[in-house]
Amino acid sequence: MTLLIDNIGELSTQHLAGEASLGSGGAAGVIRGAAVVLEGERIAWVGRSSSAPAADERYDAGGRAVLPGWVDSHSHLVFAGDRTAEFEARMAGQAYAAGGIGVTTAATRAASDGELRRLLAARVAEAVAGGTTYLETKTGYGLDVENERRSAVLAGEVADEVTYLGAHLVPAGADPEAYTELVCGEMLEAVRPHVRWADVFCDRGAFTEDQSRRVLLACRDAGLGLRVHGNQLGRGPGVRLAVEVGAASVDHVNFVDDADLEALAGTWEGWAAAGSPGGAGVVATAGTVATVLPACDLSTRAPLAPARALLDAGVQIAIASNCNPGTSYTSSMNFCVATAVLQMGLSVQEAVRAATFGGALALRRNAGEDADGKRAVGSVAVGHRADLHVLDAPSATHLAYRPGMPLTHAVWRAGTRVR
Ligand SMILES: N=CN[C@@H](CCC(=O)O)C(=O)O
Ligand SMILES: [Zn+2]
Repeated sequence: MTLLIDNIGELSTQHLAGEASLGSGGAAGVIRGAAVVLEGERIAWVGRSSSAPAADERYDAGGRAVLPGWVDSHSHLVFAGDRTAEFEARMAGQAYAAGGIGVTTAATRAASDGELRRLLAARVAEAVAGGTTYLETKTGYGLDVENERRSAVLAGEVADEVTYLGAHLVPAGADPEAYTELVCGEMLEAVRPHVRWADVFCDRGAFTEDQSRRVLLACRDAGLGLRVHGNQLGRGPGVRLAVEVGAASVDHVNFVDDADLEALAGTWEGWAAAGSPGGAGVVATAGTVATVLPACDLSTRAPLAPARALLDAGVQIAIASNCNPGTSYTSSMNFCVATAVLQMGLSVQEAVRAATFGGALALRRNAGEDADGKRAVGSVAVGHRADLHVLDAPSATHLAYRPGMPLTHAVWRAGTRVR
């Protein structure tokens, strides 16, 4: 079955190859008067409406803007309970501290599989309704062998990518060294079959540099890709360590100094962006993505991550929701993108790119073979996964121009209409 989506006012492909031949009409990767043909789960054709091929079915976009679906590369959706009281205390002036994770851990351990499944499904449905079509989520509220394994299994039932975050917090009463050993040993072994990534919260009140390094190296030895929660609560070793171990991304990055910026930028030297001379985002040479989390920064009243300075230094960035009950209880990528434009100094196209292609890059899914299970996401091009987000607006600019408005009009995920 093929579906032609035509009469697209502005198609933001985030794919630079072919841009010149199609006529960008301004911003990179943008086609005006565009059409896309979907064939099953893949994109089969992209171009101008006037030259679109016939298809079995047709959807008239009515002049609306179309983007790749959001790629939310950082969330924590496997949890029970809520932390309203902690949020209220924070709004009254109390600083965020890692210890709140323990409250959610207690509630999560007490929840049945059925209850966690129901909560997870509802959260994923909310994200999809907001235009998210590719989603990473983490363990990290189990913090013992069985609850971390259970979290990974449940996450894998609904998320596209699952990350092991046993090193989220040393549980109350546990010895930090003994717990680190557990995370590197028995817990890793139990979780390993169910995850692709490992992450560490390397920050004050969580894991030290040395403990974080041990966890990351053990997980790398086990064949997992690496991610780091770093430099959220203050200056520290997170960014440096992420670069040292070759992590695919370091997330939060609120407190970075010049040396951190330089280290991150160094990982991108020589990298060929998709469509630029030299190749199509060659995965092997991609560096460490800096993932900024605008909703988290607002909800914790933290200094905003320096997205503008990161981009200007040559670092590839992603924007993600960090949806979790402690620091960022929203999965709205529309909101994150609007905030990145209004508060972080990004252009709309930069923010859209970070929330689509950037997320895909952070998950190493920006390029792929034209085959089931290996399709690229986060950009609109032939052979990529058919993940599309139709806005109820003529341009992506409206995301920031009309913040908070319900602009998600229709969503296709892997070729299936999900909204
Ligand atoms: N910073 C570490 N982890 C989460 C917060 C977890 C929590 O407070 O429950 C984050 O990314 O913000
Ligand atoms: Zn997080």
